[in-house]
Amino acid sequence: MNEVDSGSGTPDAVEVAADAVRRLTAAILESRVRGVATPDVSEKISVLADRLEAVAAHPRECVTGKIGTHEGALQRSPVSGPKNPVAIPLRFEQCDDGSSLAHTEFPRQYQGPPGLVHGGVSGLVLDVAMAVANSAAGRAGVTAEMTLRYLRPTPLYTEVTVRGRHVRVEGRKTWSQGTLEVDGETTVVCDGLFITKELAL
Ligand SMILES: CCCCC/C=C\C/C=C\C/C=C\C/C=C\CCCC(=O)SCCNC(=O)CCNC(=O)[C@H](O)C(C)(C)COP(=O)(O)OP(=O)(O)OC[C@H]1O[C@@H](n2cnc3c(N)ncnc32)[C@H](O)[C@@H]1OP(=O)(O)O
Repeated sequence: MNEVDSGSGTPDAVEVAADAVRRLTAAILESRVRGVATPDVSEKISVLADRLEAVAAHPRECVTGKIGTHEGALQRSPVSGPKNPVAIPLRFEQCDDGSSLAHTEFPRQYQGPPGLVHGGVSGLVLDVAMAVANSAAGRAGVTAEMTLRYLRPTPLYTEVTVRGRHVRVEGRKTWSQGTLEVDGETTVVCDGLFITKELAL
């Protein structure tokens, strides 16, 4: 089993900052924080945001700028990216049979119904799990369709196993499947259709 390269091992300053922002995001959502989120704390956070924003590229430049490599894409991905504060982040492994595997706990910021993972977030995660498996099979492409079946609720702050595997191919089409599991029971199944396409990274 090989770890998919989504990080540098030792976190760099950006990864440390991204992790701090993640913790801040989860904490801000906690109702007990309201008492300490005084104007002083809020002001300090805003000052930091202003400082970084002043030197950051304009958003339009970011989205048209090249990522460079698949590893770069994984490091900035909203699912697996240690450099992306929005990411959980998931660390995928590639199993000997070509499937992708990750273990995680979803924190508060991914909540849908009270105490449960938002269904759209499950879809996001499974899209990437399937993409990682497709990529390992030399079938990188874009998602054309996803069908999600929510069989059981997926709780927050509980170990979730994420799997992706490619099922069959036909020309440019790749059919794949992803699952979330909790305590050995499948909570979400996703069937995806991907179309092979060269991605301009
Ligand atoms: C974070 C970024 C990562 C980037 C990846 C980097 C690295 C990879 C490494 C590791 C992997 C790890 C992470 C990857 C992470 C995330 C993956 C992100 C996945 C996405 O988030 S991706 C965004 C959402 N996705 C789109 O933004 C697609 C928009 N769309 C299009 O770009 C076109 O629409 C396209 C290309 C789909 C087709 O266009 P086209 O012109 O190339 O081809 P055409 O239309 O001829 O279709 C050819 C044959 O597919 C059939 N077909 C087409 N669409 C169909 C559908 N919906 N249902 C059923 N069949 C369909 C036709 O019916 C025909 O079939 P037939 O040959 O039998 O006639």
